[in-house]
Amino acid sequence: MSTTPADGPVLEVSGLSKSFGGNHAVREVSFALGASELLALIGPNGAGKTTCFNMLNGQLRPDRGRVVFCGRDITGMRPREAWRLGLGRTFQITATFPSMTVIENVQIALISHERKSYELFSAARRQGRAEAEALLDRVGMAGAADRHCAELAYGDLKRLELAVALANRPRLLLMDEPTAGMAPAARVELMALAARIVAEEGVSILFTEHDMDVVFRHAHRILVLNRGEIIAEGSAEAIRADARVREVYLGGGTQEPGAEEARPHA
Ligand SMILES: Nc1ncnc2c1ncn2[C@@H]1O[C@H](COP(=O)(O)OP(=O)(O)OP(=O)(O)O)[C@@H](O)[C@H]1O
Repeated sequence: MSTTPADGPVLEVSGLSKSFGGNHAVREVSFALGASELLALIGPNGAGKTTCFNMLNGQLRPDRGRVVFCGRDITGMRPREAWRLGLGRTFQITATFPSMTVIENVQIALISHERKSYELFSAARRQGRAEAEALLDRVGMAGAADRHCAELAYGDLKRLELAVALANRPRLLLMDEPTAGMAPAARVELMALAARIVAEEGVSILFTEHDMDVVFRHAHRILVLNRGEIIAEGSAEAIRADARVREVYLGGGTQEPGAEEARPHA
């Protein structure tokens, strides 16, 4: 795990802005994320969540603004370099090697973290086994170590993906709609696991999510984006009660976000 200056925020974002032609996808977004914090970034379709994530991990260069990670300015740094510093990301579509076993996927990630060559994989296979097993145990997948990824249920693939991301000893993990495509019970389970990892391993997580039950149940704090701007920030209670948030989600209705009708996505 990379080091953070004592007591400093893990992530500090200031004035982040991005336009596509005349479309202001993200405008003057500023926020900070502390150590061991589980922060949700929510907002309706097209609010700018993905654009924001893409600027945080270097996939997109901001027009303006700064991204400081563990005290270091990483604005415009390439994703691979940010990843090396401990800023990991998981995507909506799982990215594992289907022809390999569960444990081989984690071993590959460990080898990559240690900057060993893939050609050394067969030699490293034995060496990294114990560490990979420990990571699989962490995500409740120890019993599936030697199964092929192609055989796994979707929820198990998401757990494996988390183990792969943790192999890089991230300080911060960006999770892009981690529970998309999962059944409601599996969603809650996956985010409960993420919350445990945050609490027990000091990893911070910033996630986007359309399922308000998941957000309200697990996020320590919530940021609400609308049309590229942060319109509210606070606890689940504060966000539920926020008039602007209700207006955005419900067009001025009185129902709070989190009710079935409030979900911007089906
Ligand atoms: N590469 C791009 N080129 C042009 N416009 C883009 C591009 N990426 C995003 N946009 C636009 O920027 C705005 C923000 O999009 P973004 O994907 O960041 O929103 P989002 O909150 O992630 O939405 P969703 O919840 O649907 O994934 C939208 O109006 C979108 O059409």
